[in-house]
Amino acid sequence: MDINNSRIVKYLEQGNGLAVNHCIEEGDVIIGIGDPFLIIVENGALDRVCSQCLTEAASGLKRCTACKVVQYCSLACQSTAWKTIHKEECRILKKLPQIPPTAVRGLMQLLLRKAVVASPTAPPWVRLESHTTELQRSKRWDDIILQAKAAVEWTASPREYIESAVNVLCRMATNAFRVTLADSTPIGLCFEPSVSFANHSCMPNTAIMFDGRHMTLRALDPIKEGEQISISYIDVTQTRDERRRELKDRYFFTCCCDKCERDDGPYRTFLKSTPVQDSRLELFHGQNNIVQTAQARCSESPAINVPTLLSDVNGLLSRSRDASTSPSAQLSLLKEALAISKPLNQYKLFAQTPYPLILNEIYLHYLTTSTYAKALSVLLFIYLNCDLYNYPQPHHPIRVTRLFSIAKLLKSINGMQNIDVVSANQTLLICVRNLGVKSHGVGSRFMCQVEEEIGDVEAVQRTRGDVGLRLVEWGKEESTEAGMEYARKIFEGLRILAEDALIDVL
Ligand SMILES: C[S@@+](CC[C@H](N)C(=O)[O-])C[C@H]1O[C@@H](n2cnc3c(N)ncnc32)[C@H](O)[C@@H]1O
Repeated sequence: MDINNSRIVKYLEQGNGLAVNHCIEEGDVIIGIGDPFLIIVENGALDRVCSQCLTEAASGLKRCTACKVVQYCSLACQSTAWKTIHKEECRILKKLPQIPPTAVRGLMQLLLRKAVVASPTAPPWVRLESHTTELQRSKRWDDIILQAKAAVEWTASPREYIESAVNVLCRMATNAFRVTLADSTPIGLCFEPSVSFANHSCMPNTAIMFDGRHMTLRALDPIKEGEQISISYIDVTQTRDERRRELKDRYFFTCCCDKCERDDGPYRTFLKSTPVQDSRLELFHGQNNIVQTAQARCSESPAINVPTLLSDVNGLLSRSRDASTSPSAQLSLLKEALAISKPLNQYKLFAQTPYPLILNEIYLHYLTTSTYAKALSVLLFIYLNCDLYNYPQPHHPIRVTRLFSIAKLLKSINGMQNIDVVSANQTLLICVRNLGVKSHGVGSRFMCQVEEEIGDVEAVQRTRGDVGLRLVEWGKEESTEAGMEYARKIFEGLRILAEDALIDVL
C-alpha cells in the first residue's frame, strides 16, 4: 500500500518542495511507493539485474530471447514484464542496432504506456521544475532533441508528441533518481513525481531507499509538523566547491544550506547535528567520546588547502584504478596518496575528504586481493573515524550497510588475537538488525539477509557455550551483566583492530 505523509509547499528560494503533514520520528516512512511511475534497470546493470524485480544475481538470469536486451530472474518476472510493458518494448528493441540510452528506454516506456501524449492535461510531472531554458543553452540540448525524436519515431507515436517528449526528458534530467541496491550500488533510473518535489540540502533530514521496485523516503532525523523535507542529490562528503559545482551543473542552483554558506567541514557539521542515538552503539564508540573528538578536531584544524590536495590525490587515485596497474603498484599509489595527505593525518582529520576516499580504495584493494584481515581493519577504521562524523545518524543507511559489511567480513577471518570473531559477527549483526528497522525497513530484502546471517551465527554459537545467548539478551536490552561485558570486550577488540589500519597503511 502506498503511503504519503507529505504535502507540496511553495518556498521562496527553492520553488515547490515537500513538507511533512505531522510530526515524524527518525526512521519513519514519509512516502512509500510500491511501484513508482517509471523504474528501469540502467544499461550498465542490464547483465546482472532482473529487469522486473530489480534483484541482482551474479548468475542464473535468463535473457529475453527476442530482444536480447533485458534479463529476468524467473518466469514469473518475465511474464509480469511481458504483460505490463515488454511485449511492446521488445518489438522495438529487437530491431535496433544497439541499446538506446537508459533515459530513452524510459521515455519509450512512457510513450508506449500512453503516459506521454501530445497536450498533457494534468500529467503528474507537469508542476515539476524542468530547467528547459538552461538546458536549451547547454551542451545537452542537441542530445535531448535527438533522443526525444528517436523515442517518438521508434514507438510510432504521432510527431506532435515530440514537444511533450522533450518536456519529459528535461524533467527527468532534473528530477529522476538513481535506483540503488541496499548497499548504494547504482542499478537503475526512477522517475516518481511525488518524491521529486523534495529539495536538496547538504545536511538532509531524509533519505531515499529502494527495495527492488519499492521506493521509500524515510526520516533520518525527527521532523516537526510542517517542516520541509530535504534529501541529498549528491555525495555530501565532497568539498563545498565540488558540491556547488555538481549542483550547478546538474540542477542549476547554488546551494545555500548552512553547511555551504559557512563552508563547514565534517566535524563542525557533525557538531551542529542532533541525531537520536542508539544505546547499543554507545558501547562501541560512546557519543560523548565522538563529540569531544569532533570539538578537538575543530579547534586544532590548521588551514589546509583541501582543493589542491584533492586534485593531486584524484590524479593518483585514477592512476591506481587503471586496469593496467598491477595490485602492488596500485597499493603504492594509494599509500602515496595517503602520504601527500599528511597534513590531514597529522591533525587526525580522517573524516575530511579526500581521506575517506583513499581509505575506501585501500579497503577495496585488500578485498579484491583477498587480504581480508587488512580489509577488515581498514573498514573498521573508516566506520569509526569517517562515517561517524560524515553520517551522524546511527541508522543512516550508509552506516548500517557498512556495519553489515564489517560483520560479513569477520566471517572470512579464521582467527584473530584479542577478538572472538564469531561473537563479534553476532554482536554487529544484532546492531544491524536493530538499526536496519529505521534505515531499510522491516521485511526489506536487506533485513531478510541480516536475519539469515543471524540464523547462521546463532547456530554456530549454540555449539560454543553461553556467549551467544548472553549476546541475544544484550540485543533485546534484557541484558545481564555478562552479556554487557561480552559486548564491551568485543567492541574494545574491534576498536584495537581499527587502530591497526593506521599502523599498516601509513
Ligand atoms: C527535484 S527538483 C525539486 C522540486 C523543485 N523545487 C520544483 O519546484 O519542481 C530540483 C530542482 O529544485 C530546485 N532546488 C532543489 N533544491 C534546492 C535548493 N536547496 N536551493 C535552491 N533550489 C533548489 C532546483 O531548481 C533544482 O533543479
